[in-house]
Amino acid sequence: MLLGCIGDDFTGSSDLANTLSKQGMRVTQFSGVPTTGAAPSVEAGVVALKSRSIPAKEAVAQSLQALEWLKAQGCTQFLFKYCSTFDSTPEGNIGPVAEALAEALDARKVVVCPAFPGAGRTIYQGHLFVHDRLLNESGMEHHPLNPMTDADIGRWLARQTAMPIGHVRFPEVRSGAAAIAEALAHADAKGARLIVVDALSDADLMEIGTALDGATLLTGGSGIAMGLPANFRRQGLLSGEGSTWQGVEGTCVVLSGSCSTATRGQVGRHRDAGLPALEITAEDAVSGRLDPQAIAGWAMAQAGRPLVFSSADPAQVRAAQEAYGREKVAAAIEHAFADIARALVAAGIGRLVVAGGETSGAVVEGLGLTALEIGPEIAPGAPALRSTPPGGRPVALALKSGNFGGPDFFAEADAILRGN
Ligand SMILES: Nc1ncnc2c1ncn2[C@@H]1O[C@H](COP(=O)(O)OP(=O)(O)O)[C@@H](O)[C@H]1O
Ligand SMILES: O=C(O)[C@@H](O)C(=O)COP(=O)(O)O
Repeated sequence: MLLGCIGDDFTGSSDLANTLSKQGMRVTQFSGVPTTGAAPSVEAGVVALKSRSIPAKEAVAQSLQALEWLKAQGCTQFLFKYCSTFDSTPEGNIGPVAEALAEALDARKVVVCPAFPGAGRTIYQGHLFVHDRLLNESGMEHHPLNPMTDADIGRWLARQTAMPIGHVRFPEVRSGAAAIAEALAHADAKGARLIVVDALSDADLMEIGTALDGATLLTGGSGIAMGLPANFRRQGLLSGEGSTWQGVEGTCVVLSGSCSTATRGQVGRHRDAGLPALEITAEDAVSGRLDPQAIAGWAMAQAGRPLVFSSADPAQVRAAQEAYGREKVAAAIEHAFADIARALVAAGIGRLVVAGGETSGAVVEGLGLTALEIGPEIAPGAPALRSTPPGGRPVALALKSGNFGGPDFFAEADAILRGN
């Protein structure tokens, strides 16, 4: 294994795996830190953690454990993947994890670059934009777990870590790899350890990638990985073999625990089309009144592509959090989706589309999936996946980040997961 990646959630990890796979690396996504070694054919390994919204100390411990495993697989370069909307709270976990990895690897000039231009996330003057809005006006200020109320990445990061923070500005980035390398060295000489780097386009990210050839540690969204496979290819280290992913026939069910704007649009499109849909309310989940077996039974009996969703608008989410507490509602709903997914797999489901990063993490962990094979791209940042639950049949999956995908994502995912 050449490149060792640590993802702070499951959809984000599949987004990264997709980027690396599209750039020609053989990638496997692991759920949690594996207990055995990786296959020798794996060129990039993505260890998907569910560490985005847990206490910072635990996120650091899990990330360091993942780092040790990746080091043992022979990796020479390490990437910490977080959300392109920099999802975190003033306590963490991006700063504490980046700091701990930098210390463990004795890494300097650690780039911080959540840009993902393909999904509208760009960084200019150190500020993160989602399309034409600053992050804190993009809808992310209403996120159920990590409301993003500041678009200044360096300032947000400085709340999370005492490690000195620097900035490489857009004019240097646009001047290309050599200028970027020089600007990073300059920031390093001034004592910066974590360095926010502006980026507006994929071309910028390719140049940043070239500048990072040989860098021990980098951090960012999936975009920061775009230029890395070319570095390994130049050194003759890639096999050039493609993916062997295959689709799966059978029933397709969509589970949506994401309350993000794009997902709510997808849920709306599904319902407007008159397709079967069943809502789980926060109250149902917290009260323990839900019957996962019955919900799975309902889904299996539907024609079409049934949807089970808890996706709700910001006012409903706020009301539920005020009534029961943020963590309690989130845990109850995630738990419910994991139980429903288990019942669906036991009933012989073929394809599962999951919307929401935390929700996807809960489902993948609930199903006991340890390694996911990366298939074709469904939408930017969302690849088809395939895995076999312990003792079960193969399942094709899509793990969709809340804000990814167009309005018809559920239908598009269903078709691609079938192998069409
Ligand atoms: N109706 C709801 N009320 C409150 N919280 C909810 C509701 N539905 C889902 N949640 C919680 O909101 C969080 C959404 O996060 P996530 O699944 O990562 O979605 P996204 O990818 O959009 O961020 C989850 O923890 C989920 O359990
Ligand atoms: O970088 C991104 O935007 C995604 O890869 C990602 O991490 C999404 O997280 P969720 O929105 O919580 O699914």
